[in-house]
Amino acid sequence: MITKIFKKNLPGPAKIINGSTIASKILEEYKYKINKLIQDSGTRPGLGIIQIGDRHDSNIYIQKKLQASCKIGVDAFLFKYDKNISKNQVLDKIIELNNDPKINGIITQLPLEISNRFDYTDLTNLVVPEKDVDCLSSSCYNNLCNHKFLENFVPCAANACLKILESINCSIAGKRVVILGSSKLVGLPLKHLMEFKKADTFLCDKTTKDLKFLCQTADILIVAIGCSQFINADYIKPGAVVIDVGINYDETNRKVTGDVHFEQALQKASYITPVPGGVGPVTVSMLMMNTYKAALKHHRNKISHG
Ligand SMILES: Nc1nc(=O)c2c([nH]1)NC[C@@H]1CN(c3ccc(C(=O)N[C@@H](CCC(=O)O)C(=O)O)cc3)C=[N+]21
Repeated sequence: MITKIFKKNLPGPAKIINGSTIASKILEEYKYKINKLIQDSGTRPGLGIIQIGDRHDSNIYIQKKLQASCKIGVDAFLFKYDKNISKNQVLDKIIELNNDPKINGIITQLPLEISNRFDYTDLTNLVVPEKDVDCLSSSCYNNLCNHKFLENFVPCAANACLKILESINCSIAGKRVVILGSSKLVGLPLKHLMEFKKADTFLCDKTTKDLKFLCQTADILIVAIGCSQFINADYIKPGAVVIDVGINYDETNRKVTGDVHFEQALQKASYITPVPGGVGPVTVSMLMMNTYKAALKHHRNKISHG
């Protein structure tokens, strides 16, 4: 009897959100739009990717970005440097890409393998705002903090979380959103986006006091801390929407896991994103969207300036 009542209170099993399907649809949409832009302008959108070092995970993500670009008609160029490259050489490359009309978007794949030889923000800040498709420069980030979304791009991984919520018709206004991990790529921008959408937003990390209790209050729990299966059933409010942005590589059994213990969360949440096949592919599709938007803007400016 007791187990019956207990089971009644559990909403699980949760619906699994298929990020690959969401991403495929978005890529189809932009493939179509890019085709039209190519017909109108005679040029393809161009994306420059800067990589320093040879991290295994970065290699995989960059491969995904190159594949998506190829699939939808974006010309992507990878500039891969040895980890001992001088700062000035990379700065020069960014200046060159800033001035190259074939390049519409520039990203520096983080983390850079520069072991504190210099400050990576000197690189990300050099990217001109109209090509900053990752929104990593401080000027773009400041715009985001001031809710000036029209002036620049929305960071890809944070935008992917919004797209995923949209795909399940999850309203955000008035909801309690708890975001774990305050990185520049995900947590920080997402906090501002959620506040803009009138969510009751908490940004925290592993060191936050009463973290478990705070997570238990979340209608929407977004986890991006890079700590394999850190979030177990105890952290999840029954019926919550759980978005797992974490990707952790286990070198020994070569498996990829998220920051959420998937099987446990499945029994408690109403919706959950898997890893792999969740936020990752949608993030890549958002980069393609931003690159298209940059190219479209470039084309329109060219027309209006003769
Ligand atoms: N400047 C910058 N911009 C980024 O957008 C950026 C970055 N730095 N640094 C690292 C993160 C991570 N990231 C991912 C991209 C694709 C997948 C992806 O497609 N993952 C697949 C496959 C994973 C696998 O097979 O290992 C999946 O989750 O299904 C994941 C993660 C972009 N990032």
